[in-house]
Amino acid sequence: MPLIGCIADDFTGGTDLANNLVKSGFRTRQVIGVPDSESPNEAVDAVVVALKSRSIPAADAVSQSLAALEWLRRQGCEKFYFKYCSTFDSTPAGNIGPVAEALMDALGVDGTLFCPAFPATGRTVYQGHLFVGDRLLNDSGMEQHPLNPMRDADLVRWLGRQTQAATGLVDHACLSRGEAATRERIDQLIAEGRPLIVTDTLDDAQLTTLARASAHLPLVTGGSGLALGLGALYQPAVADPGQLPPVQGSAVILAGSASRRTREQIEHATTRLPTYTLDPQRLADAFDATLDAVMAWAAPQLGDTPLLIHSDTRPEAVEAAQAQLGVEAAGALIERALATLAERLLAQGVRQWIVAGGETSGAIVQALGIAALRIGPEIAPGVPWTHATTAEGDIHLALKSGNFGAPEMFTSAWEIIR
Ligand SMILES: Nc1ncnc2c1ncn2[C@@H]1O[C@H](COP(=O)(O)OP(=O)(O)O)[C@@H](O)[C@H]1O
Ligand SMILES: O=C(O)[C@@H](O)C(=O)COP(=O)(O)O
Repeated sequence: MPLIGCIADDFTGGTDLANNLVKSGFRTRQVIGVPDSESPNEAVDAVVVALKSRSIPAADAVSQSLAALEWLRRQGCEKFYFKYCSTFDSTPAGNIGPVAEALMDALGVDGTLFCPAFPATGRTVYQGHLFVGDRLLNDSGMEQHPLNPMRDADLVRWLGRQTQAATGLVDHACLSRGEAATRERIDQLIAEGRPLIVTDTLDDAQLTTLARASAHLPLVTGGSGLALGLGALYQPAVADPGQLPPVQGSAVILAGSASRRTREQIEHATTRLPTYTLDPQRLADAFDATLDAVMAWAAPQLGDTPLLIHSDTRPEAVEAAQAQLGVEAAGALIERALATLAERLLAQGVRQWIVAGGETSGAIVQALGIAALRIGPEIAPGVPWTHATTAEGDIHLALKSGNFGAPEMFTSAWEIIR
């Protein structure tokens, strides 16, 4: 079995992928950013390098991803997996297409798959169109995403706008004919000069078909779902996430995600947990004073009952902040606010964390100075509890992708680690 090297374009995506790899039996190590040194000598089957490269300029995403690839090759990886969002978060400028093409060039491969599907969370692909539950992607709430509004569910067309090379599709009818027919179709598309192959997927069985049919490709790309198929392909020795080492300390939820599901989770938690809503306008006018006010509110309440601190992500609030500050600056301001609060809360003894949103998680994990994550028990498909070490001590941390988890997750997740 080859050692699998994975590059995730955000940190929630990294834990999502690591979680599915562990579920599939792979002993998995997740590192944050490209490490300065080589991996410790421990027996693993898969390594995930989590980057924050989803919403940065395409050229930077390419160079970070190539650096991750080189590091993974030095660790002995032979099969590679580029992980992006199951809702294909990107813009016409990238970064999914440019990064995939650069990885293909660096590996000298002539074709790869694009498989964002994750049926357990309702992400399926039919005739190249991405669905979230029963809605097309462009009608799922993702069309209002603050950084990468997804306004086209046709992935063949969307990916085609990001890349030089031609795109193709392995459709549902082909997949239903099984592994050999699917492999033949993949090879035929590559031979025809259509190396960027979007795949339909309706269920987990088709993820297995895809994993088997693409076993000969050194590089695959997708959401985390395909990792479930890789388990059936390689049948690794069983990895048991087991219980994480216990950690004592107070609990906080930090949410910068503007996703529809996170808004539902906030709504559910607001009536049950002490809650603070960050106003982007106030942050723009008086950043330090606003954070001081949040800390003055939080400090006396820290304890076993989690506190919820979240950005105001009602569509009208996002629109107003972006109109005042610009799209990138508004996002960066809120990320900086939550990251600074995380540092201050860590110093006050917070040791149990849920963070919602991929970009938000990137900012917070970097602020907490975390180098690696150990994957623990699953809260919901795509969301594991993890264990990490910071300069202040060990913590439990769940990085929650925007649209993952049940509406009551912010109040129910804690039972799993306590
Ligand atoms: N009110 C707001 N106005 C503008 N941007 C916001 C607002 N609230 C949050 N954001 C930004 O939106 C982005 C959300 O992305 P992310 O954290 O990946 O979560 P998700 O993808 O689930 O929405 C972050 O950059 C965050 O700082
Ligand atoms: O694949 C997924 O959906 C997630 O792993 C993911 O990347 C989600 O990103 P955010 O919604 O930005 O948290």
